[in-house]
Amino acid sequence: MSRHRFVKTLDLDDELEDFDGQQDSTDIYDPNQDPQMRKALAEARAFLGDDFANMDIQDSLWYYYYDVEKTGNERKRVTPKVHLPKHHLKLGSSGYYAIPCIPSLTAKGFFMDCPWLNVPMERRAEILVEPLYPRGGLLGGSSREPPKKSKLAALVAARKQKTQEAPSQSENSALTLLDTLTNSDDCGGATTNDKDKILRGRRYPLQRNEERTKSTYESQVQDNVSSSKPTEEVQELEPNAPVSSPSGFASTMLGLSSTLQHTPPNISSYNLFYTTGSDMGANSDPFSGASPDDIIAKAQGAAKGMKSKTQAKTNGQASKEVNTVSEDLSKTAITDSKPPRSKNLDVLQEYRKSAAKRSSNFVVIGHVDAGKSTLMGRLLYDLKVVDQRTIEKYQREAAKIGKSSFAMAWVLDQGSEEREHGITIDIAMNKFETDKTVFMILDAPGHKDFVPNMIAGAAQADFAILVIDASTGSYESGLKGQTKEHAILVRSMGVQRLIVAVNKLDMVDWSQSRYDEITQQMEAFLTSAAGFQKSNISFVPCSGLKGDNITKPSTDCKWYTGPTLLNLLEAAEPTSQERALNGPLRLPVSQVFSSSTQFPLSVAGRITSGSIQVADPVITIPGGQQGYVKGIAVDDEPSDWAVAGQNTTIHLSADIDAKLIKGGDVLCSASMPISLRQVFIMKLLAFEHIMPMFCSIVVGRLDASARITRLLSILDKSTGKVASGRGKKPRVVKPNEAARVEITVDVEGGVPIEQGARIVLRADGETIATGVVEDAK
Ligand SMILES: Nc1nc2c(ncn2[C@@H]2O[C@H](COP(=O)(O)OP(=O)(O)OP(=O)(O)O)[C@@H](O)[C@H]2O)c(=O)[nH]1
Repeated sequence: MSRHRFVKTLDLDDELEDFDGQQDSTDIYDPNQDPQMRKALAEARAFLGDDFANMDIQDSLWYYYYDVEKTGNERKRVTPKVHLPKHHLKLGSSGYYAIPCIPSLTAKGFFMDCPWLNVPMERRAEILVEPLYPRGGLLGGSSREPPKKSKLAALVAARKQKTQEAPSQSENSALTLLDTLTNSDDCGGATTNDKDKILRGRRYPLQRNEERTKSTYESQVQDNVSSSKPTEEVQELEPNAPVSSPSGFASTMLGLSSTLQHTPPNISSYNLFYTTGSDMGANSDPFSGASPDDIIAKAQGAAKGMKSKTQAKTNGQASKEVNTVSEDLSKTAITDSKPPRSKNLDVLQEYRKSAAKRSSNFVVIGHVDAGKSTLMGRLLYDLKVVDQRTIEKYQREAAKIGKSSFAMAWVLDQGSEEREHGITIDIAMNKFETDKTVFMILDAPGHKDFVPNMIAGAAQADFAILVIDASTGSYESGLKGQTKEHAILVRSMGVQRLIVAVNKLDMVDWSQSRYDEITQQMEAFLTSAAGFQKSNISFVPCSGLKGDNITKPSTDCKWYTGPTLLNLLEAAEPTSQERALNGPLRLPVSQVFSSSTQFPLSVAGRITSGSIQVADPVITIPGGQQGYVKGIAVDDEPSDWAVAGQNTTIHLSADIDAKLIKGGDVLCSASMPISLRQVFIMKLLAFEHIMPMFCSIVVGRLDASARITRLLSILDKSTGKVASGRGKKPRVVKPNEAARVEITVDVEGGVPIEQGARIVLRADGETIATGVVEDAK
């Protein structure tokens, strides 16, 4: 077995079991204890004779992964033959042969025949810099090696890069495609009614008329630096906005030319930490405009009903600036002729007495090829969201490329790579309604390379469907793969309800004993290791391909008389919705766009807390812009009000500047805006070793630099309490452990974050943990 193979078959859990973050004396490699090394040494010795020291040969064998031939050639070529008397080779304390000091092997001797500055290649050393953070894949990946990309992941990455290289073209085509999908008469053959229901092929995250920017804070800063020379385009923007001068140091660091100091700004630097935005502008002067603190102070002051003049007196200079900003903004803003009159509705009462359908998002998870997309395709087909003609078309097209069994999955898998390879890559969003509820399906990829996409889906879900392939051998390999990993992940993201679809039972002749075996094992795992409550888990035996127990009871599965998958979906009341209804308005913005001339600024997203009605005053955080609601649409239908849990579009008044609001902002009630937090405590599930370290936090569209500043405790995953043993004040959190940690955000002024927010921690391009905010100070 080669060393590579040896490394690959390590059981990471076992290896990590005793790791306490300190160097273990048994970690020191002893070549004489390694049978493979002993065997290779004997072979190399036979090849080389007695001219070489064991240590040299062992070094070379290690370097060449025990390749005796390469070792022999290298020794003969590089090492000067030194005849050592045998008694010079003594075993050192580590069992390694101690090599005597030979003059010709000193550095001076080694380079004696080399001309200065012209050292031959074979004598040059290679210096490898260790990565700053432990690398590796999610759950079970090696922490010592960078994650290996599958061919498919490499292909996707290459295509993505290609698309990014030609942004304007791809953006235009994506937008055209989007328009076609949402407006076109040809809705995949669906009837006119169905067209409204389906949101076909919609990808997460979706932006309409937002200009894409680079996805990380760093790249945005780079863009700003590189584009920081004033251009005519910049000068046209916001001529009246005030400018604060950058310090000499900052000017030097960011390369701001002196002329820029007089250049009007177009955007607050405050928004730089968002992953995507509507428009970063050609030139974002990071020193322009009021500071975030000022903006928040102004917003909170205004919320308490304080007049700006009083504020100026109490808050001094900072507030003066805020007032100037707001005056300037009001001068430049196109004011709406007349705000609509509020109907002063008791929105919660309206909601309860209305026939308004509940909104529910669910994520579909499970091991690769468990049948997730097929199951959802079947659900949409049975509910007549997709018609027979479309399925037949998919069947013909799938048959052409020899993948006819995937026709139903194509309803969800719209990408060409997905269809070509028969797997889901990105989250696919589709909508359907029943009598009581509007459901949003978030179909997650099962392949381990696309776990981050799956996490993005889980972050928005009220509950999850875990699909298990019951066929012989597949259930077992799924357990070793993503079945358990996905279940733990969604739980760590705060998902409490789980429907387990025991799928492909048609392949085991609807065996009841197989179903019982799977349900018993899964229930034990889900209630212990994953931390679900038994009452929140339901099981259903089904076949997505044949349509048994999806919307109608199976005729083949005679022993099951329980609810169908659809019945279970309707019964899955979003657990947190009732609580969220009474909170203050929070709408994390996922899209900013212009709906029409009547509504030139609209934002869309899912209300996570509170309620809203037309004419309500609102504020954007962190932008701190105040305005009012001109109109509301819930699930694309006009409405006078909206409540927590609903996917909503809010049409905003012209007081709010479209340039200063972007995906990741939070739209709040003007009287109770969300606070900005610098430090918070979160409960997380670790995928890598976690210790005090730099990382970034991702909350929806927000991506901010942060640090894990304290490890508070290791938690028992089943009880959520501090684990016994090394539970208190741990020095390291191992992969797959749950822990409570303190996070400090490295963004001046903090970020809009509250208790219950679902967070992903990333470092070095990897997801290192996910979790939920417990307490924000
Ligand atoms: N016999 C049988 N085959 C099924 C069933 N459900 C899915 N399949 C087949 O399983 C294969 C994989 O189905 P998909 O729906 O693509 O699986 P998936 O879980 O969405 O795959 P990823 O999203 O890539 O993880 C396809 O060939 C399907 O036809 C089922 O209930 N019975």
